[in-house]
Order: sequence, then structure tokens, then C-alpha cells
Amino acid sequence: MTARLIDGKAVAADLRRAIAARVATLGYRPGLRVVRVGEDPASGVYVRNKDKAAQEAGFDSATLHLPEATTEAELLAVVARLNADPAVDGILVQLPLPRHIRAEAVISAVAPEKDVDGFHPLNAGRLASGEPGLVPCTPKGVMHLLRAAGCSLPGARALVVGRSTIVGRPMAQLLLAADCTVTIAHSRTRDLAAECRRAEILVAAVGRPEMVRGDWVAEGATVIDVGINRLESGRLVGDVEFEAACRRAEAITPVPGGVGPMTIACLLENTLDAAIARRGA
Ligand SMILES: NC(=O)C1=CN([C@@H]2O[C@H](COP(=O)(O)OP(=O)(O)OC[C@H]3O[C@@H](n4cnc5c(N)ncnc54)[C@H](OP(=O)(O)O)[C@@H]3O)[C@@H](O)[C@H]2O)C=CC1
Ligand SMILES: Nc1nc(=O)c2c([nH]1)NC[C@@H]1CN(c3ccc(C(=O)N[C@@H](CCC(=O)O)C(=O)O)cc3)C=[N+]21
Repeated sequence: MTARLIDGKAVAADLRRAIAARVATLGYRPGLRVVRVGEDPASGVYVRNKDKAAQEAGFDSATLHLPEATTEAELLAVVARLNADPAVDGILVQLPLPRHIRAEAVISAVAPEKDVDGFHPLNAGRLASGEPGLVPCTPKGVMHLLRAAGCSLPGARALVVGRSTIVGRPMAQLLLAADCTVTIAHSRTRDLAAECRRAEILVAAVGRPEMVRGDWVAEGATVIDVGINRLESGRLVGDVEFEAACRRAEAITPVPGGVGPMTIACLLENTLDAAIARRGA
């Protein structure tokens, strides 16, 4: 068997088109502000892609680029100003932050109704309690992809490898909310290969190039590869051994062109939702 490719680029383009059509019916432009501190090189690419997508969809989008030496108090003051700005519907503070700034303090300072990353503890708690709120973009994008791929979720055995607050945990919550039977694996999991082999839906969010081997994939599984790892050669690879996994999976996401583009489309979706919640449709 050779797996069907789940085309994140195409699904994301459809979603962005639908968002743009909705934005065009509003009497205002939803406002998005991305705050970037210092020079993390990976963040540069992401912030540029996001800005371009937001502009194209008709958002009022801007990036505030602060120097590496910005203090935590200065960053908190910027967040407070954006919280108070009525033209701003969504605030995203790009991670990672420089080491002298406590990321948790900054994340908790973003007004929950403008927290389009869905990282604020109030939104994380809402997700865990099954209440409506802003949901982290990457796992939200994965749910769009599973649905677009026609994957049947209720009762399915889903494995999430990784338990970070930005990907793994919210991913598990969303799969649970969709009635999957969810297992979460992490660095202390005893037999990861055996856990993977049981999974009908396998989501890898580890950050280790091709760590999930092709022969760990169950025949007919749906494989979602969240990992984005740049090798020394410059090549981008996921957390799954792609070629080998394709011989066993029924459907799989590529890297690049899988989950990454969905993250950006869902950031726009969250910003539109936040705008409508604050200002109406
Ligand atoms: N496509 C996209 O839009 C996005 C992609 N990413 C990518 O997703 C990947 C994960 O990101 P993120 O969640 O932030 O990463 P983190 O480093 O925060 O978390 C990694 C998780 O993987 C677990 N892990 C590490 N080693 C192993 C192992 N040997 N076996 C099993 N589990 C292990 C860790 O376990 P433990 O908790 O025990 O340490 C941890 O829970 C990265 O490649 C990142 O670049 C991230 C965000 C967006
Ligand atoms: N506050 C915050 N929120 C985030 O959502 C956030 C963050 N910080 N820090 C970094 C990670 C990473 N991330 C990506 C988003 C899109 C692509 C993306 O568009 N990828 C494309 C292109 C990849 C490439 O060519 O480099 C693809 O996979 O096809 C990648 C990575 C969001 N993150």
C-alpha cells in the first residue's frame, strides 16, 4: 500500500479563502498583532508567512519586532497596550522568548479574549473542561486535516506522541472531544513502538527528526506529522520516517506542506472568531 497524501497546503488555502470571504462581509478589518522579541531565525520565516497570509485575507496585521535586550517588564507593557487597544482583536507573542523573559508570565498577561494562540491558562482550562474558547492553532489545524481526509474519529484509537502545552496536550484534548480513545506518549513512555503500532490515528509532535520509524506505523493508520526539523543539509523533515511510513499508512501528512500551513490558517480563523466575539459579525 502507498499512503494517500493529506495536502495541508491545499486545505489551508481553502480555509484562508473562506476566511477572506467572511472578512469581506465585516464592516471592519480584524486586527492581529504579532510580537517578536530578538532574532530566533526560525521565527523570522513563520512571522513573514503569517503576515502575508493575514494581509491577503484582509486583516489589519502588523508585527512588532522588539530588540533581544527587551526586559520582561517592557514586554508586559507592550502586551498591556495591545490588550487595551480596541483595534486589536488578536495578540500572538512569538515563542521561544529570550531566556531572561518568563514565557508563562507573558502568556498569562495576554487578555484571554485576544489570545489567538490559545495558550493562556484560562483557554487551556476551557479546552480541558470542554467549554468553548480559543484553541491552539496547530492542534486545531490537525483536526481540520483529519476531517478533510475523511478520517472517522468516534471510538478510534489515537496516539499523540508529545505532551507540550502548545501541541501535544491540546491535541489530545481535541481528539478526546471528538470521541477518540486517546493515549499520550512522551519521553518516559516505556515501549513507544508498541504504543504506535496500536494507533489508528498517530500524531507525532516530538521535535526529533524521523524518530517514529516506518515499521511502528499500523497498516491502514492515519499519520499526522507535526514535527518540523531542519537537518544540517538544510532539508526539512518531520518526526516520522516518511518514505517507510507511506508503505503502511492509509493517509499521511508531508513535511513541509502538511500541518505547518494549517497553523497559519487557524491563526487567521482564531483572529476572525475573536473579532466577531468582541465586535460582532
Ligand atoms: N507544524 C507546526 O505548525 C508546528 C510544529 N511544531 C513542531 O512540532 C514538534 C514538537 O514541538 P513542541 O511540542 O513545541 O516540542 P517540545 O520540545 O515542547 O515537546 C516535545 C515532546 O516530545 C516528547 N519527547 C521527546 N523525546 C521523546 C522520545 N524520545 N520519545 C517520546 N517522546 C519524546 C517530550 O516528552 P517530555 O514531556 O517527557 O519531555 C515532549 O512532551 C517540533 O518539531 C516543532 O518544531 C511546533 C509548533 C507548530
Ligand atoms: N506563539 C507562537 N505560536 C505559534 O504557533 C508558533 C510559535 N509561537 N513559535 C514557533 C512555532 C512554529 N510554528 C510554525 C508555523 C507555521 C509553519 C509553516 O508554515 N510551515 C510550512 C513551511 C516550512 C518552511 O518552509 O520552513 C510547512 O510546514 O509547509 C511552521 C511552523 C508556529 N509556532
